[in-house]
Amino acid sequence: MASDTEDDRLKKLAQYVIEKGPERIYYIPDFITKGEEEYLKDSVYKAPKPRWTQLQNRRLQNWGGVPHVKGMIAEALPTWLQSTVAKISDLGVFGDKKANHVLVNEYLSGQGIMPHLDGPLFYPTITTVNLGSHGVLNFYRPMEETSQENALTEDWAQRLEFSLLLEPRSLLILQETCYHHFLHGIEERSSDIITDKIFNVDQCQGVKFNDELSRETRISLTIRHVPKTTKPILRLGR
Ligand SMILES: O=C(O)CCC(=O)C(=O)O
Ligand SMILES: [Fe+2]
Repeated sequence: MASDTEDDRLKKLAQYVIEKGPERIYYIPDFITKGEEEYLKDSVYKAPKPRWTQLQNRRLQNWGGVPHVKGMIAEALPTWLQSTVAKISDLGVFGDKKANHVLVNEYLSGQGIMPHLDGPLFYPTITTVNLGSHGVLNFYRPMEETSQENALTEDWAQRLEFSLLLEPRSLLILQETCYHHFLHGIEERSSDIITDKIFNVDQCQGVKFNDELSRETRISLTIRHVPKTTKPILRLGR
């Protein structure tokens, strides 16, 4: 709740820490209801077509403005995102700030995202709401920790440190080492096998080792805070 002190908020979150992983991972199953999930999915697909950007292996919608080194020209988030975003901000995971940016990613079965870091334009907390299908997020060691030989071949499998299973309606929160150090990505596969590399299996419903989960269309909402914002410059009289 918004009136909680920072201490209260951290205590509430503490029950969701994934202790097995590096600092700092919180995984909250069923963060939203099935009704909220349907509403968010419907709203994503109701957005005007030009809102979509088609990439090679996924498509996305950007809400809140375009993050930029010189500052993001902030735009109000659409109404349909506001209560979910407020619920996440109220967890206190952006310090005393609120999330002001949402990236919607749609992955068809077989699609994914290359390993990457989210970089310096965001407050170093990533929160992700999962809709529609499970996903498996992989975490990779950065280049300098791998041998020269591996670095040259860019062998992602060699650099895999651990993974997380993201169930529909769950919320994932990444901070600290998981924000700054390990790269994250999603493999382009149409199914995932539950192995001991998945560190949050105990927190997931009805899955056991060696299960194979087939992927359907997954939508993720990556909800973050962009600290640097600017107002649009009005050029009057031109
Ligand atoms: O879809 C996801 O869970 C990951 C998205 C992501 O890493 C990003 O948008 O930066
Ligand atoms: Fe990312």
